[in-house]
Amino acid sequence: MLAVHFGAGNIGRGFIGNLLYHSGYETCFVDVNDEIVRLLNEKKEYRVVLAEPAQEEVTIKNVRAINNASNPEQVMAAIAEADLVTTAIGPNILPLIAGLIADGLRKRVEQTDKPLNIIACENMIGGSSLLKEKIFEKLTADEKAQFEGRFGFPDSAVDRIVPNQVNEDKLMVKVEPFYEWVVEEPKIIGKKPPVKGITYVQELVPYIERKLFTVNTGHALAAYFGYYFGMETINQAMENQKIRDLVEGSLKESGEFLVGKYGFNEEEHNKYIQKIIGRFSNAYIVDEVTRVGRSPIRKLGPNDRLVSPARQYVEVTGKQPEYLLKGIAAALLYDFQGDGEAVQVQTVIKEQGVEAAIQKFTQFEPVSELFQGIMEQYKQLENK
Ligand SMILES: NC(=O)c1ccc[n+]([C@@H]2O[C@H](COP(=O)([O-])OP(=O)(O)OC[C@H]3O[C@@H](n4cnc5c(N)ncnc54)[C@H](O)[C@@H]3O)[C@@H](O)[C@H]2O)c1
Ligand SMILES: O=P(O)(O)OC[C@@H](O)[C@@H](O)[C@H](O)[C@H](O)CO
Repeated sequence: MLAVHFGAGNIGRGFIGNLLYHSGYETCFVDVNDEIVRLLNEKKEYRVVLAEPAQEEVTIKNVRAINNASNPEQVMAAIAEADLVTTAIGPNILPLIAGLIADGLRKRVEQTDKPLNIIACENMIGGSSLLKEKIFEKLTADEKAQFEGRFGFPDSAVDRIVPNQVNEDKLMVKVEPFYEWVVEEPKIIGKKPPVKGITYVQELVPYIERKLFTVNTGHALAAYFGYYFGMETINQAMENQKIRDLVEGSLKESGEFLVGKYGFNEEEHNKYIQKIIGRFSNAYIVDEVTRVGRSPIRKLGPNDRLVSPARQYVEVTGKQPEYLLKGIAAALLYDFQGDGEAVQVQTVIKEQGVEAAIQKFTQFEPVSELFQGIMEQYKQLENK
């Protein structure tokens, strides 16, 4: 079985590639990082080390790689033969690879009528659906009709903390022991991909909202407040009681709406929160606040981990959130110069004012109580 995986980065090598290997797939990574592509082709294997006291290590074999910037034809040929296509490249990059995947699928229909599933493993609601939309924008009406029944785009939720890697061995990846990969079954076309470790579910939205609005909401508060208080890593941030309280406060709020909206068992959900807080505090992982806080414009978006739970908290409970708004305010203050989106947010604030930035990035209107609440929290943090 052949899997073509876009993005040979932290989650690609550390999580998806790992499960694919243990399920009997040959994995062909596709990436624009020439060094990683060259090393994967040279070594044909890499190590994954668990961030835990025993530091258990596994070797992932049966891998190769293609640079899609220099060899798009080879990527198309691989897609034409693949049994599964997956991505972990970042939500903002999905539209950029849609044309190449469309070309690969065109080549495939010339060769075979075998169905294929394409699963985006990104931190967002509806990642595979977005990829499908972007691919279908490139197709003719006839191609759309032909592709519709043959290629599946099930949405998915992936969870495993994989920090930026600073190992001498450039291919090695250190990962936390925990992992979860949930895929929506009804949108699979043909047989379910036999990946050991995927949990197939009938309805994905509760799972992705629970993951994104717990793991990633709490993570974002740890990152933005960690940065605000001058800390370098998530672990350091979690050792600070003030930040821990802020993270826990935000997760109580998002938990209240998640339990109310989906009927999750409250006790189970509290255990889920505590487990996640334990994962953030893993002393065997060095995870910089600037990785977890990366791309603040994406994270301040209306459907992402800060704004969506704040809005849904009001809808479900009728109350105003406090900690989620503090998180949004801290994200607006995130001014790390090494992050293009942080620089853009700061430019809008400087040139047009914070009100304009809130409206532009969160899409809350100035008349809303949530908008006013963010303003209040922002002023408090600004005048620390
Ligand atoms: N790291 C984690 O803890 C984690 C966990 C769950 C989900 N995710 C999600 O997985 C995705 C990837 O995150 P990551 O942490 O692995 O990032 P990463 O930066 O380590 O990896 C992304 C890879 O994509 C490659 N890439 C960028 N543009 C490309 C293009 N146009 N064509 C081909 N390859 C391209 C990069 O070279 C890089 O190797 C994101 O959506 C992230 O939210 C990450
Ligand atoms: O990948 P992002 O930028 O959406 O979010 C940063 C982290 O919160 C994220 O990568 C987590 O480590 C991951 O989602 C854990 O499953």
